[in-house]
Amino acid sequence: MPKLILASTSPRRRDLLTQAGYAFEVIAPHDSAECGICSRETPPEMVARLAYQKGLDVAIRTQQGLIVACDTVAECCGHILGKPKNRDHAREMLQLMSGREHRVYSGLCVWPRPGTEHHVQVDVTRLVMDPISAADLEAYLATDAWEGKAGAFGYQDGLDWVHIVEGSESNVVGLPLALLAKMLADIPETSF
Ligand SMILES: Cc1cn([C@H]2C[C@H](O)[C@@H](COP(=O)(O)OP(=O)(O)OP(=O)(O)O)O2)c(=O)[nH]c1=O
Repeated sequence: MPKLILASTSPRRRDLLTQAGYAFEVIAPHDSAECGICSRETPPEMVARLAYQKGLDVAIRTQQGLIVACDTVAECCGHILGKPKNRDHAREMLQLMSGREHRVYSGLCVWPRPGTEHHVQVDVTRLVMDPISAADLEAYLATDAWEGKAGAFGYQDGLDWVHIVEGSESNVVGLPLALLAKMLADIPETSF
């Protein structure tokens, strides 16, 4: 059975994979793997490309194993919301999503090495955010819990103002587990 390798620096992805019962090791992709902006790309196209780039970055350094790489963004009113650069940026994102529906997309790349064939799929979850008062918004920003999270919120942090309308929770938190299980099952030489 090939060894599972999580190509990620994300503590959320590590936690989700552990909770799902997988044994794995972690190899971090270089920061440069998460780069490139194309204004014509849709959110699913973007997360698929970035997941592939992260998978490739680790695949070229890995002789054996089954690499899993992922990228997550939120989208609201046509704006792609990645990880906020600072508190002001986080405020802007949350103000945009306040009182509106948004979507979270994760691209997942599964790459059995030493092969060159890889598989990329995208999951989407629809969410709605209650209108957030200025006081609640500032209180949340002060916690710094938004740092390093696409869309500037952590669904896993037990927020009572963001709700899933349709789709997977693990996809929101950064690793779509049902999609991962399906993709692994579709790879004939693996039996996870
Ligand atoms: C929407 C949302 C995202 N997130 C996180 C998951 C990801 O870590 C992050 C999205 O950023 P990504 O760029 O997908 O991932 P990353 O840079 O954190 O890690 P790596 O590229 O090394 O794998 O946002 C949450 O933790 N909770 C949420 O509710």
